Amino acid sequence: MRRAHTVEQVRAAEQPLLDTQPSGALMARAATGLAVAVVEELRRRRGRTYGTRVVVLAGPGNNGGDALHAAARLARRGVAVRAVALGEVLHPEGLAAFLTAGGRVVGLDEAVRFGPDLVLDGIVGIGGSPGLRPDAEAALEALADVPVVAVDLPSGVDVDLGETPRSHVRAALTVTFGTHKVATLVDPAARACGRVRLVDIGLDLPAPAVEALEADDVARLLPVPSATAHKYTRGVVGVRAGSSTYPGAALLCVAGAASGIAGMVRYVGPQSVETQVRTRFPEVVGPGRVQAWAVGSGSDTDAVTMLREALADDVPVVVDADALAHLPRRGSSPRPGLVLTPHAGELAALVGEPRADVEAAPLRHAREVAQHWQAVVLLKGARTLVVHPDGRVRVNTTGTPWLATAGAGDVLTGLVASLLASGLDPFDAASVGAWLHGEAGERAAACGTVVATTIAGHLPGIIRAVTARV
Ligand SMILES: NC(=O)C1=CN([C@@H]2O[C@H](COP(=O)(O)OP(=O)(O)OC[C@H]3O[C@@H](n4cnc5c(N)ncnc54)[C@H](O)[C@@H]3O)[C@@H](O)[C@H]2O)[C@@H](O)CC1
Ligand SMILES: [K+]
Repeated sequence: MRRAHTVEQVRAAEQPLLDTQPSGALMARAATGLAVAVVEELRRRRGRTYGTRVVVLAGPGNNGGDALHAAARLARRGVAVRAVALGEVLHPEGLAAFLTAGGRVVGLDEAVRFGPDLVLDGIVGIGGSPGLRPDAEAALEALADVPVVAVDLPSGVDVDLGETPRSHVRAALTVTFGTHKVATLVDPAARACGRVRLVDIGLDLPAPAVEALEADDVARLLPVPSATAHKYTRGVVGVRAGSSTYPGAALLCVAGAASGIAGMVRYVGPQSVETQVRTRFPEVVGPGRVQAWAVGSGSDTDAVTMLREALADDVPVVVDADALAHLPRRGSSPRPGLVLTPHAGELAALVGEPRADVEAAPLRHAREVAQHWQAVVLLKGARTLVVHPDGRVRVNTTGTPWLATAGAGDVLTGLVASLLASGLDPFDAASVGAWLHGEAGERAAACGTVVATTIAGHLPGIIRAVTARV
């Protein structure tokens, strides 16, 4: 599991170490890890360390201190280092170490003429407020062609919300200390991080604000049939999706539901669509009891009836696409077991705001919807979010831009419903479903361009590979 903590949590975890360890010990760990990462980055880009050039953009706080200490270590390995001071003062011990190692503080013009191979962004870290000051903006603009390694975080992002409301650094690599921050996992800030590398500095941390499942977590959570299993104990998943206008959505939703997780799939929908479903999936049966419903993908005007009928059963329901518009009104008595699977546009319609506002602040908006409907919200995107009304958040880091293809969401809806039917709770079902779907998308993309059918086609192999890990 990758875990991200808030600024307050990081500061609380740092305090006992700062109180008990020799002064500067924690920063030394951070700076050492940062220097190692920069050496690797220089080798990756230039094939060597000796004779390369690094410019530090140094802010006034400890983030600048980390960068200056790391630059001192780099100087001792033959890297030529310069620093541009952004702020009235620089971290005193960091500056002293930097100067002793042969570093020089220079003006911006000289830093540009120096021709750096890399820029170290030590402007601000967890102490920073969103946005950059004009001197930092000017420095970044002047060095715009040089790849940036962000120290702890790309300066200027909103650390705890993962938003980028104002100017900020765009890094090729972010070296973050102690734990991930919300901004290193959650979009749009995560997009500003480039690759992210975590340096352990020995923090003892509480439950995270945001977590990201990894393969071993999914392997632990995925239900596998017991020796005495039969089709009903494995769970029956029902699909009420598609319409005569969009029969393909039903096929794709059923394809996600029929990936082999649940013991049986039922389809309920228009006769003409049902015939197509049964022809394509002979194992699918008709109406009857289910342990979870997938509702709404491509349902068009049938969505309202499909949702009403699904909600009448006392089982978890995944509400997608056209059905989202027919959710019981905000504030009415919450119904347990709901998983909502909107994309940004559909979530924007739920909260009555422009899509761009949701895309700029996805975590905030997903939390709002989870709260209002007391439902697990799976907000689809490059970094899909899964938000529980109790405040827990997971972000999905599998997937590829090739997943942005028509029908991919229909497959996901069926898959999440099958995980619910097999016994996972809504939070786990949504986050495991997103992970598997992303992995299947990556595997599909490795074989060629991706359409929704090929994503569904790769699910059984991914599920097999994951379950083989335990
Ligand atoms: N406390 C410690 O010993 C450790 C701290 N660490 C580093 O310390 C950082 C946090 O250091 P600080 O608490 O000193 O805070 P920062 O260095 O992140 O920034 C605080 C300083 O920046 C100014 N500032 C705030 N927003 C700004 C903006 N938008 N533009 C320009 N200046 C701005 C503030 O006035 C303040 O002087 C972490 O991100 C990490 O890099 C690590 O070295 C681990 C150990
Ligand atoms: K930074």
